[in-house]
Amino acid sequence: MSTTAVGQQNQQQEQQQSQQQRGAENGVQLQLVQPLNSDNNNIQVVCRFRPMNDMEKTQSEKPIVEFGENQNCTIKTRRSVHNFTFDRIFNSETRQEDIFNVVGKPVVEDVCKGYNGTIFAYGQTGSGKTFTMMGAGDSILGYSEHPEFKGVIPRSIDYLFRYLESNSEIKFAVSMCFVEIYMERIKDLLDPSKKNLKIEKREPRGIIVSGAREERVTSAREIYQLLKIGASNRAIAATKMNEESSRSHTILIVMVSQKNITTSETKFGKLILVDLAGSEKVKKTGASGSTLEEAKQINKSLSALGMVITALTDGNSKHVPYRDSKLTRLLQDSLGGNSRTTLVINCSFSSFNEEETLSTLRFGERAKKIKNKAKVNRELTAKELKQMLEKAKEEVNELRDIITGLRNKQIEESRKFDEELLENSHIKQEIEVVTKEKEKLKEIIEEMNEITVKQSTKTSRHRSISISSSQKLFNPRRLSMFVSRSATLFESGGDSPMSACTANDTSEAIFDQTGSETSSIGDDEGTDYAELFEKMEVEREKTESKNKALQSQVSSLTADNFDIEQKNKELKEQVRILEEINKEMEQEHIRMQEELLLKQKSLDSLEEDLKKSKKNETKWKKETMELSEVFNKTVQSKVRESVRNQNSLSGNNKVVEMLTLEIKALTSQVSFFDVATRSAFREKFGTLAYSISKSGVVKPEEIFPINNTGAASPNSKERVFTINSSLKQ
Ligand SMILES: Nc1ncnc2c1ncn2[C@@H]1O[C@H](COP(=O)(O)OP(=O)(O)OP(=O)(O)O)[C@@H](O)[C@H]1O
Repeated sequence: MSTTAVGQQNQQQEQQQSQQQRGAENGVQLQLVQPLNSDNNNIQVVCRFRPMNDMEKTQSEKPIVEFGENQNCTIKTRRSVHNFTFDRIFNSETRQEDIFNVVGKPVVEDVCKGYNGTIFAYGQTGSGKTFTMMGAGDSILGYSEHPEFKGVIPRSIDYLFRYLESNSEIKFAVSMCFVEIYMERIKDLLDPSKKNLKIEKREPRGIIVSGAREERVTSAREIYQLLKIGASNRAIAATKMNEESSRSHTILIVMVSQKNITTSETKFGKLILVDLAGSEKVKKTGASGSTLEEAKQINKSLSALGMVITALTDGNSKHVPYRDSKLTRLLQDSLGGNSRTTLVINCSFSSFNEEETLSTLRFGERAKKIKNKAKVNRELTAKELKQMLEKAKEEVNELRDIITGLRNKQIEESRKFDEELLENSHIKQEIEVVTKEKEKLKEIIEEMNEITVKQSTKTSRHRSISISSSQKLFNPRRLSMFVSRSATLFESGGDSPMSACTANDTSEAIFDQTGSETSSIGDDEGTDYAELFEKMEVEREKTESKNKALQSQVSSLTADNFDIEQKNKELKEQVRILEEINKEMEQEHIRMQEELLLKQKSLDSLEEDLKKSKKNETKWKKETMELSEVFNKTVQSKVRESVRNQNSLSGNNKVVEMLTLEIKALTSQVSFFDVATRSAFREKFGTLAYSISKSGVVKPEEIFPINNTGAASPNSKERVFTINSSLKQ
């Protein structure tokens, strides 16, 4: 912003007026000046075109913008045509006042209702951001004082105080911080020794500049004085494009705390007003040396702003890179957070800047899609806190019951589990016993099998032998031979028919063999092997089926065990989570109790104050009454005196004037009283004023300019009557 003298301002005013005229001549209509819809949670984007500057005019540059009817415009560059629509589009003739009415007013009103509000201006260097935000003013002041050229910031400040003061129901406190982001460092413009401040999130205020000087202010004028101090600490440089280019992002933060005296509701609103540094093409601006370095840093933070907007609007990004620059971190609440935000994009009208204008308009188009989540920053009342505490207590109790239930369930389950384990161990023992029995049986079976195999071999051999022997023996011819030989041998003194047979015939040997084998079988006579074998088979099958049943029992028990263990684990986890929740709730409970205690304390102290003021009130009332008694007597005696002197009251201007002066003096004495006492006082003396007014010399309003006197009330009328009659006496 140039160091303007009033002369320059007048020149600009003239320029603006002639442009307005030309605009009208060209048929360019002023855009609607309806305030923006503040209930909309989308970021509101308005676009403002500045008139062509001297350089653009001397280079015979042409306008590239055509305005449509529905807040849209067409940009016709040398190569292409582009259409854009915004919430509002302002042409170069739009007045500063209209911009404020559309942009500033609704945001300021929102802040007074307890919302956070942000207005920030974006655009290429020299496009009119400072003109829009601060106005065309004195760079020594930092803002414009000229009524015509005042920007959004001074107008918002004026309006804020007007708005707050108009509401007698609220008590408010306003404070402000004024910082700039220069070369990625936050500098306190109210205390330039603080050059690298940090950004923090601290509830209920949200994002704040930690350590920045915060000044309490009670009027717009005080803010202006601080802005003046801040302006003298700002970083500004001349570039080819702008005589006084802002080389930093300037941020004014105004905080408004308010309390409704009727409802005790406490609210907090934060107004952030940002004049961004301009994006620039270093070639065009002719930046070099430190200005070039500044330009790089400016472009870097603006591209971080662009990245944040992309992340917020492309629908794919999970992460929004707010922390990539100081600017985006500071504007975190304003972009996609708890804020009602309006972006003003400033553009040039001329073909000289067509690329930059297109890029600015595209930036605005993307920002339009950002959705914020604005809410009223309200502090809870003691009553609400109490209710919340009660609710939290109930929840804690419910959770406690659940935990106790779960614990009991867990105890029950683990008892069951132990029982089952015990049962399992019995079964295991049984299984062991059965397994041992099985082993034994196996051994027996094997032994028996061996014997059976042996026996069956023998049996089969014996059978074959006996079959062949019997075949031999029972052959009638051989049998008769055998019998006769035996008899002969026996008769000749032989040993036996058997030996005779052995000696003479192979059949004897066979017979012997058969006989001995038969006798060896005869040793085991009485044993029924088949039966034994069958029994064993039955026994084995029984054991096997018992075994199988046991095994299936074991496997089902093992599965059950697993389930129980699993269940037990889950239960333990549930109990752990619930215990954690319980802990958190208990902590919350403690925190709320502490908060409640604090509230209670402040309520107690308020009550104490109230008691004191009531005491004082009674005292004052008494004093007032006494005073009024004395006063009444004096006045009455004076009036009587004048009546006695047979002067008509209406004719005695001097007496009335004197009385009036006395009443005024008394009224001013009681001006520090509270409302009730004052009105009691007025009612009392209003009567008198009424009677004086009857004289036609002085009107009651002149005596009691704030009130209509008590004359209108029946009470007062009665008293007037009394006084009048007492005067007549
Ligand atoms: N709408 C407008 N009507 C008349 N003059 C304007 C308008 N907008 C800007 N100007 C003038 O244009 C010049 C540059 O404007 P300004 O300093 O506001 O730009 P800027 O965007 O803040 O630039 P930078 O980013 O370099 O700080 C100033 O002299 C200003 O008075």
